[in-house]
Amino acid sequence: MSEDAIRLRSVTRRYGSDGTSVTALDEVSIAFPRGTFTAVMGPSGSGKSTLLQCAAGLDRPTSGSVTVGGTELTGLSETGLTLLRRERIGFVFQAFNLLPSLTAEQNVALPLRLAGRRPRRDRVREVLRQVGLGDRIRHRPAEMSGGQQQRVALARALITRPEVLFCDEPTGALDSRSSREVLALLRGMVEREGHTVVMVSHDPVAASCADRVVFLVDGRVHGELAGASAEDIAARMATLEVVPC
Ligand SMILES: Nc1ncnc2c1ncn2[C@@H]1O[C@H](COP(=O)(O)OP(=O)(O)OP(=O)(O)O)[C@@H](O)[C@H]1O
Repeated sequence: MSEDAIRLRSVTRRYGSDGTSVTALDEVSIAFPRGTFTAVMGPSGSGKSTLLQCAAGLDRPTSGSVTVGGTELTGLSETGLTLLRRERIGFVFQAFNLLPSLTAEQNVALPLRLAGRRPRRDRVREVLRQVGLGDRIRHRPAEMSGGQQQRVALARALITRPEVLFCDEPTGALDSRSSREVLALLRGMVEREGHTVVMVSHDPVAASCADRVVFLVDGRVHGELAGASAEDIAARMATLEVVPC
């Protein structure tokens, strides 16, 4: 089995036609090794979300190659991509995207139901316990705080035992205490369970929970930091966000 959970080789993603074309990713090559936590940072419009979408099989690169655990995505049909996303990849977004009429337990079981699998109640409860919500299984989203809802979303992403968990601004809608709780859970999943996490964030404190931070500028990788403090990350970001006069 490949040591890299995800590998991008010379990935370019262009939007629009010739006259108005935007190059969101420009020949990006990067690997996300198994069992590691990577944060992706960069100025607004630098291509972070596009990178995440291409790596997760939500979007197709204009050219280049993306492999998930050795499976080449560019050759997959739409159905093949849908199955791969459903069975091998987990997603957590800034908006929790829970179904309001379902309980925590039902929301977490949903990906298995959509895949035609019968959810085992003890497994659903185990994952909810892992995110600290063992006592909230029958609560609906409106009866939970933002941090609790995001933890339900995390449990929902983990129920299929994905090879990689992609998080796009997972703490963007949370207060600092709830953010810390969600980040501690992500960190714990990497350390204790060997999960692979790739997280886009604007927040240097969130990024400092990762093993390494990859910086993007104008669709290209612009260096990385390993084991950096929030202060170091903020200082690097400040140099990238300087707008020429
Ligand atoms: N569907 C699209 N059509 C056209 N251009 C797009 C599309 N999606 C993204 N872009 C452009 O591609 C570039 C990269 O966008 P992307 O959303 O990946 O950046 P980002 O770093 O995630 O930005 P932000 O931090 O503001 O969310 C931007 O110039 C953006 O305007």
